[in-house]
Formats: sequence, C-alpha cells, structure tokens
Amino acid sequence: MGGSSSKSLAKSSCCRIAHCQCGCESASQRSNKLQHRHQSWNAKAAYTLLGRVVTMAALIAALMLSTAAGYSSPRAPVVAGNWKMNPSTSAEAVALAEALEAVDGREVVVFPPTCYLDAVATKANKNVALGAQDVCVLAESGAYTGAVSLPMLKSMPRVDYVLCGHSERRSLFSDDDDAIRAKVRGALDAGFAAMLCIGETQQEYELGVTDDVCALQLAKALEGVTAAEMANIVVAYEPVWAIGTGLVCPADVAQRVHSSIRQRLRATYDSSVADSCRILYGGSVNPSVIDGLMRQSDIDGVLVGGASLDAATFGQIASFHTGWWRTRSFLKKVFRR
Ligand SMILES: O=C(CO)COP(=O)(O)O
Repeated sequence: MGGSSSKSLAKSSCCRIAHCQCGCESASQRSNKLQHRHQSWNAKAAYTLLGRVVTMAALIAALMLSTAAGYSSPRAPVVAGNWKMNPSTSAEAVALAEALEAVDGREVVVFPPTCYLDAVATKANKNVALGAQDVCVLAESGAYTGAVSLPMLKSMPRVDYVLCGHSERRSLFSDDDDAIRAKVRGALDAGFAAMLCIGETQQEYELGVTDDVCALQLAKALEGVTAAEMANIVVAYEPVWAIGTGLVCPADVAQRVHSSIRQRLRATYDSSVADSCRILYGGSVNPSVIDGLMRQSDIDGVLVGGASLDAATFGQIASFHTGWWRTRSFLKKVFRR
C-alpha cells in the first residue's frame, strides 16, 4: 500500500520536471500536445472559414453571371406576334389561338388579321393580349369600303393594342407620317395602346442615317402626344431590311439604336417617359437570337412576324431567359415601399 502511494507520489512530482527521463508525460510534452491541438483547431477553423468564403464568392459570381446572362432592362418585357395576312383560314387562326401559351412574367400580345379577332378572342389564353394590325381613322362609320374603324375595334372583346406605322403599311398602303400620326392619336383617344413601328430601309442603314430616320419617324408620329399619354405607347424598332429576310440586326447594333431612340424620348419628354417607355425590336426574330437580343439593356421585347405563326416557336421566343429579372423587380418593389 505504502509502496504504491510513494510510486504515484514520485510520478506526480517527477512529471513536473521539464526533461524527466522516467517515461512519464512531462510538462513540456503536455504543453506541446496542447499547442498541437490548438494549432489543428486553428487550421480546422481556417479551413471552415475559407470554405464559407469560397462558397459565398461562388454564389455571388453565379448570381452576377446569371443576371448578366438574362433580361437586363428594368421595364416589363413584351413579346408580340404580328400574324400579318396569315393564316389562310379561320380554322387555322383558331387552332393557332388555342395553342398560344401565356408565359409568366412577360406580356404576350398577338395581332391577328381583324377578321379573326373575334374568334381569337374567344379561343386564346386569357393572359394573351390582342391587338389590331391597322385601323381606319377617317370616320367612325360610313362609305369606306374595306375599312375597320376605332369604334368597331372597340366593340370587339379583348383588343388592347393597335399597330401603327408598320413598314408594310408605309410602303404597300401609302401610310405616310400624317396618316400614322392620326392613327396613333385615334388609338389613344379611343383608349387603346398604340404600338408604333419605326425603322430605316437598307439604303438608309448603309448610309448610316438610321438614328436620324428613326428620330424623324418618332417625332412625326408622336406629335401632340403628351407625356402622360406616353404610358400607352410602345415603340417597335423594325429595320426594314431585317423584316422577313432572315437577317437579324446584330444585338449590339439594335441596342445602340434603341438607346438612341430612348435619348430622343428623353429630349422630347423627360427621363421618366424615356425610362419607362418600352422599345421592342422586330425583324426576323427567332428562338436562336432571342436571348442575345433580350440581354440588351434597352431592348424591352420583340415584335415577331413569321415565327409567330407557329405556336411552339413563338412560345420558345416568349420563354426567353430572364435571369434574375423577376427577383430584382420584386426586390425593387419591396424596397421602394
Ligand atoms: O414585321 C415584322 C413584325 O411586325 C417582322 O417580321 P419577321 O419576323 O417575319 O421578319
């Protein structure tokens, strides 16, 4: 008994000796062990922190990349389809209307021939807006063979828009600046939104006068339109050389023209009109070019011709990549409150 207690005493006292040779754990060994444990804890904490920083950085980078890759305009996007003089039968128009899909987070509008408007209004998804391709503003009714007046359009269900100034109306039906201005005025007075098309010919494009041509067409068509009325104007930049040719205006060129149109609106009205007016691009739009166009900060949508006659293709165009646009708009709304 006494022997074992003296042994343990010897051990406990000897362990306090820094360089003890007895095989027991010396104070310095214990301190080394503690230091080692401390170091490995520090390394673990550093790794965890590093891991968190890397994950955060990756998330931020993904967020930024995703934002950059998606729709970047601050305005609500519009995807419009101008059916022109198509399809050939009412049955086909109804089938096309039935196949149209509304896509969440963007305004989808179609412009069928006027004679199909009623049938399309009955069959199309309720979230797809409708517009008329043209209107006669010479009178409300009377001896104007072949014409359709504003009150007639007004009596149709679900018609919100009137297309004004399309280049085919300008070139094939002799709609001049005065006629276009009168249609814009009539549409606004009747409570429609006007989708105003402007754009240069191939020759004007080659001469480098695109901005001047667009500015002139814009000024003439909007003469007398007030800043408040501009809320019901959508501008569509449609370079004539890109319509129905398969030649799409390069996205950066279209962006430059859109930005110049917006500058004109800023100079004519004010920043609030310029910043809220939606400017669409039209001319051979197809699913392979839509994302590139919609990434441009001044392109707020597209006006599609040929590709809008196939509901699946039009649906693909309407489903363009929005990136974080909706999240950003939601956050903006929340923080503005
Ligand atoms: O004119 C257009 C839309 O109004 C564009 O037509 P495309 O898309 O067929 O070129």
